[in-house]
Amino acid sequence: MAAVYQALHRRVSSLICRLHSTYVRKMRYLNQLKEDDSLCRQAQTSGTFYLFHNLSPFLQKAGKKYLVPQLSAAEMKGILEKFQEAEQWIEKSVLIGCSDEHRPRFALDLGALDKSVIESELQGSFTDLRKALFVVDGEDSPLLASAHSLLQWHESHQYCSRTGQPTQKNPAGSKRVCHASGVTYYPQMSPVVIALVSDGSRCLLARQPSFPPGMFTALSGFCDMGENVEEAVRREVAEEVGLEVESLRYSASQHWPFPGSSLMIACHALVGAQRAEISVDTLELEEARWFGLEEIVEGLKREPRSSKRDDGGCLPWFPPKQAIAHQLIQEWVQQQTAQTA
Ligand SMILES: NC(=O)C1=CN([C@@H]2O[C@H](COP(=O)(O)OP(=O)(O)OC[C@H]3O[C@@H](n4cnc5c(N)ncnc54)[C@H](OP(=O)(O)O)[C@@H]3O)[C@@H](O)[C@H]2O)C=CC1
Ligand SMILES: [Mg+2]
Repeated sequence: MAAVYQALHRRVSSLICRLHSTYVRKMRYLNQLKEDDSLCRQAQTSGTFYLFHNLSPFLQKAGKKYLVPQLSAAEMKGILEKFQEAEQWIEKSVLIGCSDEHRPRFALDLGALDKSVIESELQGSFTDLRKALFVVDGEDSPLLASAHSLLQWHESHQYCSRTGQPTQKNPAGSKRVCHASGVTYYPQMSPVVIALVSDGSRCLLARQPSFPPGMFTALSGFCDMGENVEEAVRREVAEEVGLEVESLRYSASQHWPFPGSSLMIACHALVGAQRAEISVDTLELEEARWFGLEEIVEGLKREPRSSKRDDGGCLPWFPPKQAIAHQLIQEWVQQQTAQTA
């Protein structure tokens, strides 16, 4: 009776599964890979691999474009055989997604191997993530960012903070376990709020001393323990520019790989036009000021290269489209344009 029931259950599950969308089937498959170690090990033999070297992704130049190559398991083996211990290296990979056809994608950091050998073999170069994110195709940059963050998390969680003993990653890299204490560690992100403050007709942008010359962006800050998004925005705006937020509206969110792994939560914040006098926290910011619509529209057209003035200074320019700050600024422009039309 039990066997009949199980067979029926399997048949119903497979029928339901066939009815699911490509997306649902893909997410269920990825979840299975995280939970089932032997399935994941098997997937490593048919998957594709993105390479990193000390957290810098491997890119190939094709004309003016930069491609992020995916190596097959066989190609990986070919490269790793040059260094021996091929099997051991594949085990260090982390699962970062899969194609619609369920071909798993892994990322692997070969930081301990000679970089120049891999670069000449594969005809490309390991490129700093900050540069890579802005030169690759739109759909590749979030993938590189999440792979980088996951690899970085594994690198910095090699030991259990309770026992000091080494931790072991599961094949998918979705967690690490200390077998001495039984503690399981999961990859973490830090929530960060980013707010484009407006007084109704102007928006406020700021720069930190470490920014490239001329770059201004929206105010941002890490959430404190126990804070919600509204509280974090109100506090950061008060701390950094001395203004009180009257209302805020959520816009979107984005994973951001700097400095570790952050979840950027982007909002539009409104302050009263009568109480819009800025007092800048100079420990955190080099400058913060109001921008009118025209100046923002001009700044959006400018690139870092075209921002240099004859006197050596820089005209303002804003983060590129891959950064959520850019989206906030674009939305503000649209809203202002619609209001003034
Ligand atoms: N994608 C985008 O469009 C944008 C992204 N960002 C990102 O937002 C992040 C936060 O912005 P920022 O204004 O600098 O933040 P904050 O205003 O919170 O100031 C940064 C300081 O906060 C301290 N801090 C508190 N918690 C953390 C934590 N979990 N990790 C690291 N530092 C922490 C550090 O101080 P100390 O070093 O003294 O300990 C750090 O220097 C930045 O990493 C930046 O890359 C910012 C703007 C645009
Ligand atoms: Mg800040």
